Amino acid sequence: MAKQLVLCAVLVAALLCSGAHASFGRGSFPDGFIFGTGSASYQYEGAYKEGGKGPSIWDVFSHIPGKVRNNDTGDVADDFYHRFREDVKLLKDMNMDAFRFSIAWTRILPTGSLSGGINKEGVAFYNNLINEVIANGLKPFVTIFHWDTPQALDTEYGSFLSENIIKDYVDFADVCFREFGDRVKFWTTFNEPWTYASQGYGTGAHAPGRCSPFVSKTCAPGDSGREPYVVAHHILLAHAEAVRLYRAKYAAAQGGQIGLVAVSHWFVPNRDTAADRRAVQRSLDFMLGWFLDPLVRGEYPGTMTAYLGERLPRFTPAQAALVKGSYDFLGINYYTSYFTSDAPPRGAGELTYDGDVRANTSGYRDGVPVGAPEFVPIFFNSPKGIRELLLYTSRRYGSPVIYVTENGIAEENSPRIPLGDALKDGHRIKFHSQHLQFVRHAMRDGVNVKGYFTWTFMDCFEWGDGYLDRFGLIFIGRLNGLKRYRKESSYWIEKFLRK
Ligand SMILES: N=C(Cc1ccccc1)N[C@@H]1O[C@H](CO[C@@H]2OC[C@@H](O)[C@H](O)[C@H]2O)[C@@H](O)[C@H](O)[C@H]1O
Repeated sequence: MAKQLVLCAVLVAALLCSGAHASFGRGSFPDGFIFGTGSASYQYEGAYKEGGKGPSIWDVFSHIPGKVRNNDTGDVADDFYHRFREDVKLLKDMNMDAFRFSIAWTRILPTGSLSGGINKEGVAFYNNLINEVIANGLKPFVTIFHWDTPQALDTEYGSFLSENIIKDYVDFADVCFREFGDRVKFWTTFNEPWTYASQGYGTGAHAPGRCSPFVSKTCAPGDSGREPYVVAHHILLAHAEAVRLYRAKYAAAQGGQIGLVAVSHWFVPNRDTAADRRAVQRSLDFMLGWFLDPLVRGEYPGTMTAYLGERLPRFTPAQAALVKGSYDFLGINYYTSYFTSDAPPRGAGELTYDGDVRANTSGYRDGVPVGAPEFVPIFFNSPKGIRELLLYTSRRYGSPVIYVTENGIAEENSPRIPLGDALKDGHRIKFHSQHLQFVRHAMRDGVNVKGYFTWTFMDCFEWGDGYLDRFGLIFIGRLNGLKRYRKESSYWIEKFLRK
């Protein structure tokens, strides 16, 4: 009898942990909690030269041989530009509350500047998309900038390396607020400035592909120890000026909210030593605090200012006052956790953003992974990490309203995998269910989470990985006309979200 009771308890526990139990669903979250899924212009739209659109740095970068796996590009991507009506219907079928998408700067301002003219076809495309989203009962959740910087601005003055970008970005945001703000009530200014600055100017793995010559000979010559900080500083100033504009000119009439999307991993000390705990704090400061400390406190983290000296730009008192409080909510993107250990500083001649953190990260400790290894080799499936990150963010930054704006897992895109097998994504069902359970746990701990967006809606262009990774709830048949197929997870989430 006792054995049977134990067995029963174990089975119930396993079921609850798997998240597969029927009772866990929308009703497990407060009324009004927003469930959605996300996308981004360069990764989805295609039509890279259509509708009056000007070139972005990703249009140029992806065409440089060797920059993207398989030399894939976003020229066509998922052809969302032409198929968005069909695609929005899929969102409705999945019972989604919201759809997160970004606006291609060069569809609106083809030369990047207002002086180059507003492209009416681009405005019309996003008006049609927003209207289709709303007509299908969903909320548009709009990212103004998701890495596709106008090439013309990069050519003219180095784009985000110059403070000139602030005016051009704010002019772009002004057009967006004016043209779309009557229907868009959730705005985020920038997606993951950490990724844009560190990968675009530190490692050079992302557009515009700049780095120090000692980092890589294939980068555009830059300075991995200085340029990431200059770019991030200009992003923060552009963000704050756009928020000031929105609040002064639009918020009262339109009633929307505005924030910024930050990405962070969760970091666990490799050894329980003061040195490794300090390395964890530096890792969080250099990845998340780089942006949230200025937004919440009006200054960069002390671990950054103390170490970087004149390499880190400083806010004037007026700029600090402008940046501080420049958000109504925070978007948090989470993918993975790492074990983290102390590392010595790099020599004077080999300074990089990555080296400045003085931390070694690994998915393994003594051969044991921090979470189940995923198809994407740099990601480890650690659902408890999302709760830890949300608790940390809430406690350090004064219990802000948080939306989990990206969270997801990928499988391989390969012609060797039969379509039927490719649609069986039980790993994605388990991933999202378990992460949602830990989001709910964080909420019960007092974290003010108001929504959760899966990454991603449909398999899409995955930056340096090209089309190798499939993160979508919807499968894209890249070998048969980009046909859309619902994966099992799309049926799971439809049921999970049923009211
Ligand atoms: N990928 C990131 C941030 C990042 C970048 C490099 C290394 C680690 C983490 N952020 C979000 O992840 C999503 C998944 O990103 C993939 O992550 C694994 C990489 O190997 C792959 O190249 C990237 O596209 C992107 O599609 C979104 O546009 C972006 O907002």
